[in-house]
Amino acid sequence: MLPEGDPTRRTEKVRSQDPHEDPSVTLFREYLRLKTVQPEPNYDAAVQFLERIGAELGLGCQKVEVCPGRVVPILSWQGTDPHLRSILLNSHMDVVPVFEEHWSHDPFEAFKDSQGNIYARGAQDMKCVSIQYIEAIRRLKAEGKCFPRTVHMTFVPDEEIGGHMGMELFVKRPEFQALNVGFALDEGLANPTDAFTVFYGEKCPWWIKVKCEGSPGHGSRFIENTAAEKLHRVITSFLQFRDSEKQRLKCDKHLTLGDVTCLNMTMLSGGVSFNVVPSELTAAFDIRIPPTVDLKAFEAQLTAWCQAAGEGVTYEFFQKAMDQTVTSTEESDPWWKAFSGACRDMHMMLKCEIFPAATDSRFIRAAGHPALGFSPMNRTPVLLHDHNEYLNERVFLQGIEIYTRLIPSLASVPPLPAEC
Ligand SMILES: CSCC[C@H](NC(C)=O)C(=O)O
Ligand SMILES: [Zn+2]
Ligand SMILES: [Zn+2]
Repeated sequence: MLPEGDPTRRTEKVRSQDPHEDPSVTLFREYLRLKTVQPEPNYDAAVQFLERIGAELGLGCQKVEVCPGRVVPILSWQGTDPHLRSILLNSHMDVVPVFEEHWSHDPFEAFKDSQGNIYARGAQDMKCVSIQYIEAIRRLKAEGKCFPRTVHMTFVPDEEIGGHMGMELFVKRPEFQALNVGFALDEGLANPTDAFTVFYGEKCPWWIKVKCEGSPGHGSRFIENTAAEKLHRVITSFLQFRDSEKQRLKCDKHLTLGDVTCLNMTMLSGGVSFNVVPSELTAAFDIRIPPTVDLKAFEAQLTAWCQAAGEGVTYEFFQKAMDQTVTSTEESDPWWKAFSGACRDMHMMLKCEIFPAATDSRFIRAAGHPALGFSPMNRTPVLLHDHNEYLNERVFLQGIEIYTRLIPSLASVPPLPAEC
């Protein structure tokens, strides 16, 4: 029996499942079976699991309750120069709900087929990354390695519902300040080609409801100035803009979804009866704006479209991200140099993009820390939030190898001028 704290020691429960399976894969499948599924995630199970691993690896372990029932476990590997800024490896514990009838296997069984594809909710988004961080650190520790900078792994709740009771609160806590973060990694997306996608920024999500007020009356008459006529104008302006952005993306092969403004009408409401012309109708829009767009000018455009639709057309924000910080991908940047240099040494092809949706990286960047979104899954279809989400075990294991090179490189970035 190996002693407690020895990084090669694994619990009996994990080891006994399949003697032919790589133990890292077995651990991944164990984590996938924990039902941290929204809207009622079993975070206790995940926190216990992560604490157990922290103890196995001899890592420092703390828990920060950011609000009732929302705990962030932090596993820390102290560097040889703990005064230097640290490396933050972040992942979220929760996963999105499933439509079980559309799955070929139970999404919480982590079934592995004959080709090594592991089917489970969270296989790509993003329990793979959590275990890859852990297993890379396990291997580095087992080899007796240590690095100047401290490495922290944080496992946050509620990313899938916007992070408002997770990372958004956590970055404001003194415990987060005490981590003294220099650089962070968080989630990215799979890439179906040989390349790996790296996200250096995100679009700003704007969620707005446009309310159109108009004259009511009997449904059999030509009422003047109706809410529906105004809503029609609003929808036409918004969707014409949508179409132009869609065309711009289609016509320029250098552009990705992260480079254009995406807009969708996602909800419609109003009306009480077939024969009553309503005095109010509402449309909700999900708008995602790239960091290169002037937000003030864009809002002025929205206002103009609403004004042009007629009297009594107003809008209200339900989400309005304003931080357009991007992380440097210049060779002169020490963090990017360390990240891209390690990737180059592994002959990895990188594609740098703007993330088309919103992740917890936006809170990390807004708090002033450089962050890259990176989930090391190439030759893999993008299946996050989809039915039959899976990850191949060889791709999963390759991701551990990648982190075993990335972590040393990042945790060995020489002291920056501000740190001397
Ligand atoms: C704006 S809070 C919601 C966050 C969610 N994130 C993802 C990755 O789907 C989204 O972009 O809709
Ligand atoms: Zn995610
Ligand atoms: Zn997600």
